[in-house]
Amino acid sequence: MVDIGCGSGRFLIWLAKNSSERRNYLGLEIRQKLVERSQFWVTELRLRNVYFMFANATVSFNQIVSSYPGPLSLVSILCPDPHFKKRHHKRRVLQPQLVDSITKSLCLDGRVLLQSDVLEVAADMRERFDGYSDVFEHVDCIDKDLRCDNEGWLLDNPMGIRTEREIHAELEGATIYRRMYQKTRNVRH
Ligand SMILES: C[S@@+](CC[C@H](N)C(=O)[O-])C[C@H]1O[C@@H](n2cnc3c(N)ncnc32)[C@H](O)[C@@H]1O
Repeated sequence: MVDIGCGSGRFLIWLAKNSSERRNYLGLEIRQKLVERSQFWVTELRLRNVYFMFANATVSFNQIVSSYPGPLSLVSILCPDPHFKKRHHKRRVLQPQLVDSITKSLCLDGRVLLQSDVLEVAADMRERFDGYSDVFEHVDCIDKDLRCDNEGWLLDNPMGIRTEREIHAELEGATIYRRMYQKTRNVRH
């Protein structure tokens, strides 16, 4: 699984630590200091199934993921930087080329988890994946345990582990808007 903009690495380290599956975890982060700190924790905890990489995921995701020999089963983008001003929207991590790369790289039945504490940012990411309705279905159509509110946002955190930003936002009383998609059909070329 790949976590894009993994920040402190909390989420992936906990997932990797609790994992009983044979799954590898990769965190992509554009701030080198955060990557170094996350890797420090990985070494301290002697985790062998998680790795943090200094990268601009928007441009390098495809190249990084295509060099991995196993299937890509999950991609998460959790509380990305909002870049509120319209003229700064192009700085948001989830750009059309990244949506395209994720869509192509995921294995069949692979999932994408999106979340933000900023409704507008969550809605922007949602719109981008809703545009691939020939490839993805939202998980509430597939897994009846994953329920949504009336607006189609997941009611619970499907991973059971919170990110640092998520904890901070929830402590401030914010709502977290989440969507999770499953790739149910292959991309037509
Ligand atoms: C608001 S933080 C959220 C971090 C973490 N996902 C969380 O929820 O706690 C967004 C993170 O995305 C990183 N980021 C922004 N643009 C990126 C890019 N193009 N590639 C990789 N990481 C990026 C930032 O450096 C920052 O650490």
